[in-house]
Amino acid sequence: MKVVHVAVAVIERENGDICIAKRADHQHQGGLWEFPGGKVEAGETITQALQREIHEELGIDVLAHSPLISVRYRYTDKHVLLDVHRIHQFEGEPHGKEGQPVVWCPKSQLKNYEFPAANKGILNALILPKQVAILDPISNEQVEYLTQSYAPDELVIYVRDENKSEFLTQLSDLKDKGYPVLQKNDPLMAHLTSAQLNSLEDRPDVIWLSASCHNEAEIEKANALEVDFIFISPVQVTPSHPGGDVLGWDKFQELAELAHMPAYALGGVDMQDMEHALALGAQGIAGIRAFKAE
Ligand SMILES: Nc1nc2c([nH]c(=O)n2[C@@H]2O[C@H](COP(=O)(O)OP(=O)(O)OP(=O)(O)O)[C@@H](O)[C@H]2O)c(=O)[nH]1
Ligand SMILES: [Mg+2]
Repeated sequence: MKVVHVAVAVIERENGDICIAKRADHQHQGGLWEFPGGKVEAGETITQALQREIHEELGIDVLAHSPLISVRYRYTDKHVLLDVHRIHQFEGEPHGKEGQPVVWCPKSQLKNYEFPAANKGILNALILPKQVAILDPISNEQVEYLTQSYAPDELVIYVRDENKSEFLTQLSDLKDKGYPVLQKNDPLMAHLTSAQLNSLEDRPDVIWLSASCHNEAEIEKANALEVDFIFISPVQVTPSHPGGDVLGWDKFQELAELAHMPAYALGGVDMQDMEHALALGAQGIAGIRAFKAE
């Protein structure tokens, strides 16, 4: 089936509210809410498509945008590539130029609206931070460094260290302060190793589920289980595995696009790679060394 390339705009106003519109009943996925946008025409750049569609649908001018997430999604009747961009700057007041209802919605309320299935990853991309610090091993020094360097909404803390029992007080402290703490087999926010991911038939019953992926097959599996976010690794050579096979950034981008959910770049990446990773559609970067005090 031909893939329909779609330019999608997440328009954010100063107070953080997001602009959503209701799709007309006769349209594909009709009656559901959407982020405004439409098909990229032949010969158009993504910027041109965003500007044209948003002007046609909402009557506003897009002035600045940056990539949020790309999602390839196969509906039974249509294959789409949603190229989703955050609009930081625009001129005019959005209104439904095609008669469609348009509302400003606080981020925390988006979950109360019904969107097409492909949008789940977009909603998670809007909530998740750019940084995932992997604690392996966990130490008091690193926990202190992280809490001093990042606010609770800027960081997911993934405790990969299996010998964490002496740190349980520090971990519950972190949670009390509002930091999301990801652990293997946690009832709220659980992580799956790729081996666990491969062996599962159904999604475990947790609020947030993440997984480690290294190839297409694992990403398809994460899509099938509706995992909320993934780590794609190894992107680059790491000092601990200098001779190993790595994906490289091109392959990372291809895999991230195949993933329905936000993807963090992991393995041989540090904070200096952030801009590059974001430009390729990454949610951000995950790492051990990148989140340690020098
Ligand atoms: N604009 C938009 N399209 C989405 C979203 N989610 C999603 O799956 N899609 C799918 O992307 C495809 C293209 O979007 P569209 O119907 O807005 O395209 P368009 O503005 O050119 O519309 P038209 O063909 O009705 O003139 C549709 O199949 C739609 O179901 C979303 O959040 N926003
Ligand atoms: Mg449209």
